[in-house]
Amino acid sequence: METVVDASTSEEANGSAVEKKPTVVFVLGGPGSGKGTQCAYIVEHFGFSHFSAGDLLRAEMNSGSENGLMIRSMINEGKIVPSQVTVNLLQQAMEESGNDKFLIDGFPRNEENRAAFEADTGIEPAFVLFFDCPKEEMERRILNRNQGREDDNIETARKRFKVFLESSLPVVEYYESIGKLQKIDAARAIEEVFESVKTVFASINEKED
Ligand SMILES: Nc1ncnc2c1ncn2[C@@H]1O[C@H](COP(=O)(O)OP(=O)(O)O)[C@@H](O)[C@H]1O
Ligand SMILES: O=c1ccn([C@@H]2O[C@H](COP(=O)(O)OP(=O)(O)O)[C@@H](O)[C@H]2O)c(=O)[nH]1
Ligand SMILES: [Mg+2]
Repeated sequence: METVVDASTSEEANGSAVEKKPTVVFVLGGPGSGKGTQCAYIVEHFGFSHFSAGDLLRAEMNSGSENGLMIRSMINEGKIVPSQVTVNLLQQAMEESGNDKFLIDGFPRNEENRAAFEADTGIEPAFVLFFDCPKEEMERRILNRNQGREDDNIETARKRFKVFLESSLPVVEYYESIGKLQKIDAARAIEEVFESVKTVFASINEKED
């Protein structure tokens, strides 16, 4: 018994039991800027697993969990759900995926989200994609989205834009200040936006090779 314990301890001490941290790319941008649309293309071309924080929260809300009602009221007011709830859902999704390359879409939405993810997972993003889009265009896209989302109405959309400007843009600016931001003009056709996205991922792959 003792020898088994000793063996595992020495394995950790010489580093062989230490796992490599996964690669995480945060995908940010205002509501309707095209995050989900572009992530689907990135998955096809670059082998990432895609987790939309909003989709995970909506699934949790519909699962009948004890947080369901709280999540629904936050989403319908365009407010940001407490970090611990979202970080737990993201961590669980990453663990269950079996992958080690993740696109995390629509998160972190504020400084508290950012700090909580880093503290709980120990992961910092490799880089951050930011889809830059004028408000009028985002509004048009949201009102035409037709996915039956309760928050895709003009009143909630305006609240979401306000939260984006006040709470999420500072996170974008933080990543810009540390040189991790990849800003993309999202006010173009889907295929044109993806051409720019591809360039970013291709240049990162080259650096890793
Ligand atoms: N470049 C684009 N041009 C026009 N419509 C777009 C573009 N990208 C996405 N859309 C559409 O706009 C809506 C919002 O896109 P989505 O990817 O869900 O954005 P987000 O996840 O940032 O809210 C969807 O109906 C989508 O089909
Ligand atoms: O990390 C997150 C992501 C989403 N949301 C909530 O979920 C809503 C919808 O987010 P989603 O990313 O799906 O919207 P999108 O930006 O794609 O329109 C937001 O307005 C917030 O209320 C949140 O609280 N924390
Ligand atoms: Mg989305």
